[in-house]
Amino acid sequence: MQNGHSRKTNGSVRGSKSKNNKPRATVSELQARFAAINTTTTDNNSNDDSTDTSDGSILTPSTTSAPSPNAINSSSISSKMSHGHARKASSPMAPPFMVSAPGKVIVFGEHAVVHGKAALAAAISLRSYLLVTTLSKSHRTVTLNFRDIGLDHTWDIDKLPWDVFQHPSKKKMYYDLVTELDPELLEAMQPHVAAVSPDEAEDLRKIRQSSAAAFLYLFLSLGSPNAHAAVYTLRSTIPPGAGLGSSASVCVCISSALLLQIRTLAGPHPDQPPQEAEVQIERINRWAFVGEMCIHGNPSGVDNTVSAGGKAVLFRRDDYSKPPTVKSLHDFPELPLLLVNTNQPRSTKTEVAKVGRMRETHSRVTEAILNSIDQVTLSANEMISTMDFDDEDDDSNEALENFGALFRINHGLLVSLGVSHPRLERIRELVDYANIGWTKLTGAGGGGCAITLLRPNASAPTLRKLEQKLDSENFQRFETTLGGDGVGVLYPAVLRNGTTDEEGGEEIDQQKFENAVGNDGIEQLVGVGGGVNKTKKREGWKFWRIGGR
Ligand SMILES: Nc1ncnc2c1ncn2[C@@H]1O[C@H](COP(=O)(O)OP(=O)(O)OP(=O)(O)O)[C@@H](O)[C@H]1O
Ligand SMILES: C[C@@](O)(CCO)CC(=O)[O-]
Repeated sequence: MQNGHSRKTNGSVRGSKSKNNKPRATVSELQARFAAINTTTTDNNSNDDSTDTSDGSILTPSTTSAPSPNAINSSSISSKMSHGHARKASSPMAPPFMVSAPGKVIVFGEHAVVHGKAALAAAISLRSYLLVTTLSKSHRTVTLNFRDIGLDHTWDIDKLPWDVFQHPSKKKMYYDLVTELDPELLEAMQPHVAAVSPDEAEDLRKIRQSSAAAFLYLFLSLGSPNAHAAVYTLRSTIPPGAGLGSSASVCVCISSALLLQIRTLAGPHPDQPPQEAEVQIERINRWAFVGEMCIHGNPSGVDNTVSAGGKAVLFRRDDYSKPPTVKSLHDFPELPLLLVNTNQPRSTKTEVAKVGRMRETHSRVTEAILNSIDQVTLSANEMISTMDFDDEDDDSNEALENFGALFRINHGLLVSLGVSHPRLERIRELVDYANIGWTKLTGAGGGGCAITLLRPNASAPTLRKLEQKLDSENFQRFETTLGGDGVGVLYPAVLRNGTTDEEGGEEIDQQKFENAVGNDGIEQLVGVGGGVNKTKKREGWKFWRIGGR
């Protein structure tokens, strides 16, 4: 591990000083820089146009009517050039910026979705946050500082296998659809991945190395040898390896940060045409899927799709060489859900491989189970589009009973696939005894989380008793809301917190971000809205929104 680099940056935002004499960003100044992000880039068949900027800035000349500092710079450059005194104008260093992406719950269809069936999934309010700090030109390093998994590793940019990744037969464009990992690229990357935590116990080493591999594959595919030195600091409020799409949200963060750095994303901004926003989400999603392949082996892509686009979707991928079919579910109901973590670690890769093996040994039986799960998902989708879940009359209670039965059936089918766990069965047993709702595992199973759809008439004392029981048996309960925003950007990493333009805002530096305590600390510092009852949007964050929602 090379940790001797200085994490000091000259990319800090300028502005007024706060009471404690810390620099404060003047928001108009920063937003002028941000205007440049809101630029539609052209598919010019190169990823390199941006990575050789002299300053590490992700700014591009703005095509919006508002003049940006870069627009001014470029005109002054051309006037100097015309006088024969060509001298590169020094533009400001990219300020630290942050991206964030949500986790997800699969409401119906996990595992079956890997084999071409439908799945219904929704974003949750737990999220990952990635702070990108560009280092000055004198540095030639890229550092991953992924706090939750204790990953702190630095690579020398000039020693990475660019020659292999940049070879014309291998080079990928930022808009390409990559549906499988290239073994030669993996091989070239391998020694650099193996250098991550080589002396740790195998479990932890695997966790760190798979995240590092996801980052490196994307960094080498999207970047260039001229890439700017930077530190990528990640923190997440999603428990890792618990079925809540932690890996996908990390991959969406990495993909969006790198695509922003090479200036290939337009927006997000409030007036962005929905179709344009969709293209940006799709670009992020495609590369996040590549990252997921590095972590999972054989992902369906549902997790990264929900994490990138947010809200809720009906998803199917029957041909892996093509993009999946994704239908946004605009009217996804606010279901009363209880989300419980078994605290039983497991790996999605292992669970997916288990079902793959069963499909080989008991092909007809397994196919029948997967088809039944498909039918459950499609029935649920039909019910969602026709039912009024908010109507409290008896009919809708009956409808909810029918909907709840689909949870029970889906769980039973997953048990048959061999992906439950005694701890998951214990949650189901406790909920069934309390007669309080319908439970299924969510995500890959083998441990991880269960979701319970609560009966509307479940009494508060019964619910409290159940919660106590779960707590006493070391289960972890989560409060979350479904159907929130997908990937978002805070550029620069300054929160306004109600301050005026002149007062500037609160700059989120690496130290503050690292030191935030627990999920509450992270959400208070940078949260895009937080969990239940914290729906107020934080100023500064912007999201690409499908359908302009
Ligand atoms: N906070 C995090 N920081 C860095 N890497 C993470 C983080 N959370 C997850 N990962 C990466 O993702 C891997 C866990 O992915 P896995 O798919 O097994 O779980 P999951 O995504 O939480 O579950 P599911 O795919 O069932 O929703 C870890 O081994 C690690 O490589
Ligand atoms: C088990 C699985 O279906 C869901 C993991 O969240 C795997 C996948 O879709 O990639």
